[in-house]
Amino acid sequence: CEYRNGTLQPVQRKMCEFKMKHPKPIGVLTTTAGRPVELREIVTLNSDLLGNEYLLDSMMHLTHERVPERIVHAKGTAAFGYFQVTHDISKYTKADVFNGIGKKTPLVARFSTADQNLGGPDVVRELKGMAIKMYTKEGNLDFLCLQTPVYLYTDPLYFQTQVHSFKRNPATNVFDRTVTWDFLTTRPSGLHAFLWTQSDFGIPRSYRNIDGFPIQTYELNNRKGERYYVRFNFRTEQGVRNLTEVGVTNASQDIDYYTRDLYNAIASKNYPSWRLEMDVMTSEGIKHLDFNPFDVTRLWKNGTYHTVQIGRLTLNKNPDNYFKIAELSAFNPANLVPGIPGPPDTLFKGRRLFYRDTQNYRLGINHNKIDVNLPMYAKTYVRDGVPPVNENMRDAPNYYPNSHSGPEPVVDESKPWRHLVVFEYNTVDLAPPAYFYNHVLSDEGQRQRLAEALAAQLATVTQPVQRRSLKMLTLIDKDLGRRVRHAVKVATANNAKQLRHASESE
Ligand code: HEM
Repeated sequence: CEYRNGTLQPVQRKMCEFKMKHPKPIGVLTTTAGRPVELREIVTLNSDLLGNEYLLDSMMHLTHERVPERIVHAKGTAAFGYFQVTHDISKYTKADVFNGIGKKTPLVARFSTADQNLGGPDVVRELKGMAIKMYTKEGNLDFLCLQTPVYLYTDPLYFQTQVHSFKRNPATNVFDRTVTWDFLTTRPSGLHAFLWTQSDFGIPRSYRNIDGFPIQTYELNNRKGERYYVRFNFRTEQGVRNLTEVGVTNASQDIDYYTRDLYNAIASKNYPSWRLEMDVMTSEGIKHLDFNPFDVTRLWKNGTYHTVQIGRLTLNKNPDNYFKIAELSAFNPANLVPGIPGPPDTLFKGRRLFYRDTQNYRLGINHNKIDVNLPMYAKTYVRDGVPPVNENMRDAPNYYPNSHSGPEPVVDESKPWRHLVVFEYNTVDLAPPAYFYNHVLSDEGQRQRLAEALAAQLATVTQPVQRRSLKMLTLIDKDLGRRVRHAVKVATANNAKQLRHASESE
């Protein structure tokens, strides 16, 4: 194999590596039922096709190779690693995974773009996902993070509309920004998160260079039954870095830019890592705020919380099979552990329902029995269904309660008996996006690039939607409105010039 000359990236060496590990063929070729394949079966010309078991077996498997792609976050890549506790947070949560300095927990992570289909390009200005599944002693703990610390709306019903309006137009199968902006301006709570994605933060240098935010406010319980409310943040130790204009042009030549980067980094032992911290409020503290701390469309105000370090996440192993790990993984924010009952708001209640539902459709009712999703320990009364069923609990009782030694529930006396009920509202506050524009974006270059990115979209939408969008951006901030209005004029003139060129050259 030739790669030793140093010209191939790790991601390009896989076939050589296999050959080096196995200089001779790894065994006899068989059908899926295990029968050896005879040499004459590998050619079908001038033969009895239907009598060729190898042809039927391999072709009929190919035509069934795909499971449905994810409705969102379809294009992604995965890696294994571990989480290690660095600080004692037993004051806040009794969760075993976060207690005991030095404790290591294995995990799988999946990074994704949000709106692209399977096989779509990595370098697109949009949300990026960073989903983490920790295999803890108390069950799987999944964190589904985005690179933005805010989300688009608080009502789970809007998810259906948002997904449709951000993805392809059903008539043309082309992304249609009239639809996106029509939704954004009629449900403007989404504008804050949208500004994040249309700014430099929307095109990171790599998946290694993003922070990961589960965004939602989680309840935590300690051993005394006390409640705390926290926002978790995975902070990249590679630094938050975004692509410059030249970087974008170069990177977008490679459809798998982020996927390749992550694979190459891990294969070269340049292991990426993230610090996990949490912003904390007490159950008393949240009563005295002048904003809703469960509202995912806004950041917590400075001075209302304190930040606590938890540990460090490191990714140190590439999967040896993409489909088995990245495609078959099922991350669900409802996968929580004792001591982390999770977010109490309506958005989370919706998420509890719909991840499970889509994964039942995508992977089947036994998706938690697929290797990558298998918890360290599970004993249940559920049985059967579309495979895998694994041991299917063998001869254990399949009904509960029973007097025949089936698994029993635990008693947790420290579980709080009080529940917080979050009353929510539909009003929209434009102060958070204004704060983003004026304070999170730290220089004029960033503000101008945001304006140009928004204008590139708005130059392609219908006039009424464009007018409403410019009005809304001006309401957020006059300077933002002015800049985008000007950039739309420039972009529209450029688009018209290009159209003229195209028709002249026909
Ligand atoms: C704070 C808000 C949210 C965050 C941080 C978030 C994050 C994510 C991430 C990272 C993924 C990709 C998971 C993977 O790699 O497999 C994902 C997928 C998905 N999300 Fe969300 N999401 C949010 C809100 C919602 C809401 C409100 C809904 C619906 C009510 C929803 C439904 C879905 C669905 C259906 C998938 C596809 C899951 C699959 O096919 O396995 N998400 N989300």
